[in-house]
Amino acid sequence: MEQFLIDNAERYNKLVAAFKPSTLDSKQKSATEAVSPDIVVSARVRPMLDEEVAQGFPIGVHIRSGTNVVDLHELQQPVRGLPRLRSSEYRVDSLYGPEATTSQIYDDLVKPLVPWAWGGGIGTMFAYGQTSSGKTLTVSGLEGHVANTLMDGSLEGERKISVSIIELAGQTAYDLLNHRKQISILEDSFGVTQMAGALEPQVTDKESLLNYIDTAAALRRTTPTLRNDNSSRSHAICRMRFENPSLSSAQDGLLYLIDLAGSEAARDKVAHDVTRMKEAREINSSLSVLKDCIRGRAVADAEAFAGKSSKKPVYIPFRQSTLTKTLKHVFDPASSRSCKTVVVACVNPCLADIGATKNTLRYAEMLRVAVPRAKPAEYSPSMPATWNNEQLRDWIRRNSGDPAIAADLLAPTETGPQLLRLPVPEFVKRCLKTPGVSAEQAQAFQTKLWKLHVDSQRAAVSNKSAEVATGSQPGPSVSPMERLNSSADPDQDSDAVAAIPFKQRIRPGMVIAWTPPAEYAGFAVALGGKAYAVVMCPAAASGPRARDLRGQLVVDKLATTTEDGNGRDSGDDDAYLCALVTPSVLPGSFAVGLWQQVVVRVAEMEAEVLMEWDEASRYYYMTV
Ligand SMILES: Nc1ncnc2c1ncn2[C@@H]1O[C@H](COP(=O)(O)OP(=O)(O)OP(=O)(O)O)[C@@H](O)[C@H]1O
Repeated sequence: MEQFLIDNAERYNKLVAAFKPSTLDSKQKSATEAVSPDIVVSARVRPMLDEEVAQGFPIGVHIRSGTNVVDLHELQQPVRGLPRLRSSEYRVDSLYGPEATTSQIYDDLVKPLVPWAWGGGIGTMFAYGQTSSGKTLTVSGLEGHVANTLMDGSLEGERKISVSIIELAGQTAYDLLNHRKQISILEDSFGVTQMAGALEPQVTDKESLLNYIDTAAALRRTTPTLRNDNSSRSHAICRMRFENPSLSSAQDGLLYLIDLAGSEAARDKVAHDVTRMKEAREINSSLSVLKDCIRGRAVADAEAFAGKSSKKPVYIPFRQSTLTKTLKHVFDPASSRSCKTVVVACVNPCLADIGATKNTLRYAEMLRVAVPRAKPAEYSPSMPATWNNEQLRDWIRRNSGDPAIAADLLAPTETGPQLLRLPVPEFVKRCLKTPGVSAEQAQAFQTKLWKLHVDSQRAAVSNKSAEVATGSQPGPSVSPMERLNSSADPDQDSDAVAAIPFKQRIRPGMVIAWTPPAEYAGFAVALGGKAYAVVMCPAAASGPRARDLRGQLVVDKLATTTEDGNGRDSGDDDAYLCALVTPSVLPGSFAVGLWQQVVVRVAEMEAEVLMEWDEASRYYYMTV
């Protein structure tokens, strides 16, 4: 076959030069539909290698200039007559030819993922393609650019950066930062996937980050194939984790750069022994599950984006391969993490490999998911998923507490669905731009928006949305029972109460923010230096047997309080027995530790914090 291609190269090139693409066909029409905004599928066609040119193979992959369409031309030998051209076309979201640089691809596709992950989202880049198509070259170049951006001081705020790099070969995982030590991919009791046993060093400068990346690349398992002497026969996952120290209740941002194992070119298979054939089968099967997962998540996101709530949840088979199990929170729609994904399909342009190239581009096309052409959802004041930018801003102005959060700063252009997808740290960061807004208020407001969204989705499922949608105010008015689910002052509606400083109206059930003194620092989980506690009773009323969580008698503590001579307005009246309120499993949720009691002096109290009980999740959430 290869000889046939070389012998007919001249005729092939003439036929390609005479090729005229058909005018607007069905594929082009479908391409005019909006595709999922959170996944970009691109293709990079590498140059012909010297040996491919030297052997006389023609180029089989042709980019249609000024479009994102690529034409593949195969040469076929009919039973009678001269060889004929068989052409097929593929469309992606962005296309890079042999002259494109990795730096250009980085700027267009991967650079936007960095601030996204830095802000608390999940950014993932996959390089996919057949053996020797340029995946490793692309990913290693992109890793270098990411290291630059992370360390050049252009990203706002402080983050602790940790890196882990692992390799997946078949069902087995190895730590590339620890001499290929075998590790386990496990789901913990909260359903979170852990790379158990993998090292995750913290990095503070570009050089050490690049050193880790180089160490891992050198350890990557390599076995020669006919196509590429350094062919990678495993998936390599580089994960960078960004922890925001000033918002420790928020989930960490994650950036994944994934160099997938090469999907085998058919003509290599002749040289395979049984082990290599098994390896190739495993790789192809994990790539197939990966495709189903990427597509599944894109379908789920596209439906959510279009304001469609599907009755049948999209099935995403992430447990079917170690690769997708490792990336569970990228695919699991139940994880509620905001994800952006970029796929770079790497393409070998040589006519001899056109069969595998066709598979690569077909795979890429299948990852493109059109947003369903649903009628624009009808506006409902109780359904954030139906709000346009103006309606969203209006809601922010009326519901964000005191001081009101500046809608222009929080949602300059976003619609309701877009703001819902914003990672929590980014949401909070935008809120804090309004003078006088505290981190608690911002966090509570984010929770309020999400709670409204979740409630509206539940109501939609049980066909109750129509009743709610008729009012002009967001949601029904608060019933006396609902009022009991909130820690707010029972007289909260009276203007007189709002005017009284919280320290002068302390009562059992009030939740306060306080900076724990050294003696409690080990027990109270402080968020940005502050902890929360719910007031139970004046410490003096707790009786002679009450002890705090350190085992100290409260009466003894009160005696020390009065004697401290710190110039505070000390005395029995200014200390309260409180129970700790600590962050819990679900993002933004809190639990009350009734047995974790602390004595909090009024002088240490900083603010009243409003909390609400959510029956469905059985946790408390901050509110405004
Ligand atoms: N854009 C490019 N420009 C120049 N050379 C390239 C380009 N992309 C790839 N190459 C060359 O092609 C060869 C194969 O590239 P690479 O090792 O990155 O492929 P791969 O897809 O990772 O292969 P495998 O899956 O077998 O590991 C290398 O010699 C590389 O230098």
